[in-house]
Amino acid sequence: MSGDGLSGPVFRGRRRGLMFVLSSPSGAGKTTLSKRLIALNPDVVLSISATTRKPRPGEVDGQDYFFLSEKAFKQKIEAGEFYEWAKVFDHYYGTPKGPIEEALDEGRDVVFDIDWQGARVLAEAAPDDCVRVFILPPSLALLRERLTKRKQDSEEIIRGRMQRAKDEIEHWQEYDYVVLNDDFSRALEKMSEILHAERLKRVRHPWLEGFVEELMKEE
Ligand SMILES: Nc1nc2c(ncn2[C@@H]2O[C@H](COP(=O)(O)OP(=O)(O)O)[C@@H](O)[C@H]2O)c(=O)[nH]1
Ligand SMILES: Nc1ncnc2c1ncn2[C@@H]1O[C@H](COP(=O)(O)OP(=O)(O)O)[C@@H](O)[C@H]1O
Repeated sequence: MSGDGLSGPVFRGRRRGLMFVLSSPSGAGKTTLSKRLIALNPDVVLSISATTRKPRPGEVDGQDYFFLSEKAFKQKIEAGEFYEWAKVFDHYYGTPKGPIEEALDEGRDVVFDIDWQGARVLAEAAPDDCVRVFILPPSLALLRERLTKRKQDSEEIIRGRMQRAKDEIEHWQEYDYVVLNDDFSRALEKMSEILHAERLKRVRHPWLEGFVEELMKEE
């Protein structure tokens, strides 16, 4: 994609793709928000993680996750195929490298729906490219209600997710932005605002250096 907002009639330069990293306790709404954000911005790519957890009803392999056996997952760790990986809720989750490097090289933005451990690794590996957003639920009672209403997990699994919610929330200060997902449309609007403002940051427009150099030679 080219330099949105910073492009003009004189020069239109390419910008770097950004890594839009979303974390939240399970059930706060990051999957729904990231899917809607991408529907509104078709040039944005979603990073599809690999996992050893079982697919939920309606989840599609290669679309929601790459569902792998533990053996296959460990082979990919050994082969260095993940940007980062972590154990969450007793299952392995990892971010495959290939498609992301391709997208970023093309200047496309990538959305990651990963936990605080993965967010930390990505931010350390690519501090200039990473934008971290933490999504908070309005209350833990509403978080539980959302997990129950989603009708995807057993009571036991919901209990485990609620137990881990505070561990995830404890990391909220490591994030650049915090979005409270109370009213869904408002939260989505805030996510779009963050994305669009971040796209305009000077560091994402390396072409500006040459442009300003030329500009200064005028007259
Ligand atoms: N580190 C890391 N975490 C991931 C990855 N994919 C998913 N997760 C996290 O694993 C947790 C569980 O995901 P999931 O089982 O789909 O449940 P969800 O919380 O309802 O989305 C969530 O906190 C996700 O953000 C990944 O590739 N890396
Ligand atoms: N602002 C909101 N108000 C009410 N329900 C919501 C809101 N945002 C998401 N949900 C619902 O809560 C449930 C959990 O959302 P989901 O995106 O699966 O969360 P996560 O990916 O963080 O686990 C889903 O059924 C979703 O439709």
